[in-house]
Amino acid sequence: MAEYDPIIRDIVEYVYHGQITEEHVYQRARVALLDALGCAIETLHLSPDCRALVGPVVSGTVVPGGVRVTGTDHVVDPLKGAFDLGALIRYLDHNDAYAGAEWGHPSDNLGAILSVADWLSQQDTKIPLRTILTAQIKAYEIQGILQQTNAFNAHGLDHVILVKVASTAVAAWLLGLSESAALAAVSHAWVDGHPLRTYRQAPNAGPRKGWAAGDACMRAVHLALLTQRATVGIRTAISAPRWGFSDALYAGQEVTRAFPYGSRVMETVLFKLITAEGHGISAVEAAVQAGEVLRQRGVAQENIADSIRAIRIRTQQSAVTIIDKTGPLRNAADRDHSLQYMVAVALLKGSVVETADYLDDSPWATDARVDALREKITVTEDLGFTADYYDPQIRSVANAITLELADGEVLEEVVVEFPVGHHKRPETLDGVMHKFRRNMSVMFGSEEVESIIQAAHNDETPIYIQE
Ligand SMILES: C[C@H](C(=O)O)[C@@](O)(CC(=O)O)C(=O)O
Repeated sequence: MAEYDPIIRDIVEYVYHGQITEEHVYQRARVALLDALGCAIETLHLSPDCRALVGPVVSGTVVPGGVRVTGTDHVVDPLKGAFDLGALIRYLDHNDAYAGAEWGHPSDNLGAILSVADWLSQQDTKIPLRTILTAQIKAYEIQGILQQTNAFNAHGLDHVILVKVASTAVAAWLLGLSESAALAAVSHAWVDGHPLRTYRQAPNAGPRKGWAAGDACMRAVHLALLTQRATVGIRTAISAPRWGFSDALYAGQEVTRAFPYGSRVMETVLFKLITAEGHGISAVEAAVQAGEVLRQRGVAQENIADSIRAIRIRTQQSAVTIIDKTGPLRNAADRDHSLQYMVAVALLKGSVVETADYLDDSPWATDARVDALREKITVTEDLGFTADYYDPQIRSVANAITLELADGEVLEEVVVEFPVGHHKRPETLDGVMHKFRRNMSVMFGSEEVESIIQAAHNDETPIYIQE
């Protein structure tokens, strides 16, 4: 019988036999887990749209021993749990991100991991935190390593394909599937159609980009559970001539892997300390610095917009593809994928753009000065920025801003190569903990928050704590 495609085999081999030995990787995973939970609470607090999506499909459904949806009273089945947790973590685009030929949010996988772990823990298998962190590190790694070299976006496919693949593999492991069943489950993830990323791009950018990860997590758990019961795998799911993933959806290209699986992704994941599409965070920082220069020159904050004739942004290719956007912005997801919007708001506020600033009811969403400033912005790709962005040793996500003033004077360019939240910025991990405390404070008292942090530092913490 034919062997499974190597990409499928390698994933399962890593999930079932890969050893993560370095404690600092687990330490970063704890921080990443807390960050994702804080993002879920932030979403519950700020987004009625996402709140409306969570909970049982049929209201009133009772699932004995079901998955508790963080921050709510909902108890749902493991599929809906994966959807709900994935959507809550991801909805406002504030969870960690990773770049490469493809982009994505590794913590999207936590929807599947936490749902399965919580469900199992309430049956007869107690899942300790260490196991969850291991699954998390591995899901990050599979997604990120495959992102490095495979541009699914170039074929219109959304990057949640990798959430589905990675989450299927770790869900299978958590569920105790045999390796051969896990191979089958992962093969099914590859033949699973795959959503179009049109929901992230103009003119269709919209809320689906917030729940697409939840959808992928749900499907991953479903595929793992189906395989556990009875499903046989598809050995050449990727490579089968004409009908496999490569020929059918990837223009005949091979799916590649440039590095062995280890823990590289957890070690270098970008934490979003500023709510902004990842390729624009350094532009927000540069805009704040440029605004500061204007204020130092005596321009009052309320006159900033009038004092500027033109704004020139140099950026990397991915930012041009994803967030260089003119024209009307129709919803929060449309705004948080607009480089011009985030820079204009940062200049007008005199501080970084925040999650609430993108929402429909934010005053910025309808402020005519934002649109006026957006029109003054030109965005161009800088080939050097693009090269450094793709270089796995550098991994910068640079932006540079030059202001031309109303009187024609051109100010010195402000360049930010490594955005706050980048692993090369020393303040990153403290910043994430600050963000976590702030996000959690909308629902929990400080003692409770501190006890959650403590629990996240104890490998034996059971995921299910009986109140
Ligand atoms: C990874 C991205 C981010 O930093 O938010 C991304 O914007 C990429 C994309 O549009 O594909 C996202 O929404 O997931």
